[in-house]
Amino acid sequence: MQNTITIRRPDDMHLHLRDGAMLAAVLPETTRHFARAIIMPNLVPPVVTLDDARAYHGRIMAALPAGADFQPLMVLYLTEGTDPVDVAAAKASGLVHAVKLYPAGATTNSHSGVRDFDKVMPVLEKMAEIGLPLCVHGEVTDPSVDIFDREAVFIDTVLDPLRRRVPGLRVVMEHITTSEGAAYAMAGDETLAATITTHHLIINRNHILAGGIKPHYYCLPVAKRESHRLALRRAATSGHPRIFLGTDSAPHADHLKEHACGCAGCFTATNTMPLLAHMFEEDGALDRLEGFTSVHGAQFYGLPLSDQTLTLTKGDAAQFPAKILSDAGPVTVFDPGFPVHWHVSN
Ligand SMILES: NC(=O)N[C@@H](CC(=O)O)C(=O)O
Ligand SMILES: [Zn+2]
Ligand SMILES: [Zn+2]
Repeated sequence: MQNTITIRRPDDMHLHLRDGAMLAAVLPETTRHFARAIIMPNLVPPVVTLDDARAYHGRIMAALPAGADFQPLMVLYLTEGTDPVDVAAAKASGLVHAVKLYPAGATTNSHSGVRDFDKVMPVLEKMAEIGLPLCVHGEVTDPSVDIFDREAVFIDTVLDPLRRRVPGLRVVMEHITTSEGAAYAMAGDETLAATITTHHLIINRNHILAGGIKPHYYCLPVAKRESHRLALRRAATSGHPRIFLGTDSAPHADHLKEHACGCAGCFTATNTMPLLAHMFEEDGALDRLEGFTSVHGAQFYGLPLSDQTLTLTKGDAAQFPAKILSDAGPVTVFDPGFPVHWHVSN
């Protein structure tokens, strides 16, 4: 039995750091283990322009814990007013690594997102030309479509037509949650990739709804039935070169989660790496953990692989903090519901 594993320092290719007091509280949870992260731009107001991204990058760097070696990979939030010239300048700056598509109304702080794709065609064409990836929150917002079907319907009615309309556009399907999402991503060519979160590899919809409603398991896209979780596990552990980790660690203060209209998001930055080691071991795929967390994402984004390492060791059951405290309120750390014996040892 293998009790220790050393991998290249991982990258989190989908992370919400927020701003202000929340940023200060959650940033160390990521920098402790991760070399880099793709930083989601859904602040209020959103990170739309290169200037916005520069300013947010500055606030993240100013909030870094002493001695942390961490590179935030900035992302622009696509609006119907986004200027292709600014997007090209953003890519040339070296600071911005992607543009994020939120269908308007699909998720937290997505009201400035896209309603009419015709309006963003010039930006998408420019991105295809310069090789800047589009990160996609892939759910339709049509209220008549069942929430559990919104990802699969998005792939058929929005994503696939969009990729045909803009050939060469590099796309990351963010936080896939279905067997349809996994199958579409894995069958794609070198312009298509997908991220998978830690929590979607662990929970299905029963965890949210059976035996009492569990607001800390509610996120978007919402977890689906067990067969989908198993398809995600197979995709994550498959070694496919364009399937990689994006935790979608999304902190909300507890009073906003434990609420009559609770916010969507699971906070997994603290324990993601031990949880992934647990799952990859369970699936007999520990040798593929490094690809998923530290290689495939960097390669898709054209980044050098980290030359630092992270070592995980198996021992006594790990004690994760139940909550991270912030001046914006406590944030509950994702509870996998089973004991985890892997620890990050350096
Ligand atoms: N995933 C979530 O449930 N929430 C994210 C937004 C997102 O990634 O869709 C957030 O910003 O809170
Ligand atoms: Zn999303
Ligand atoms: Zn997200």
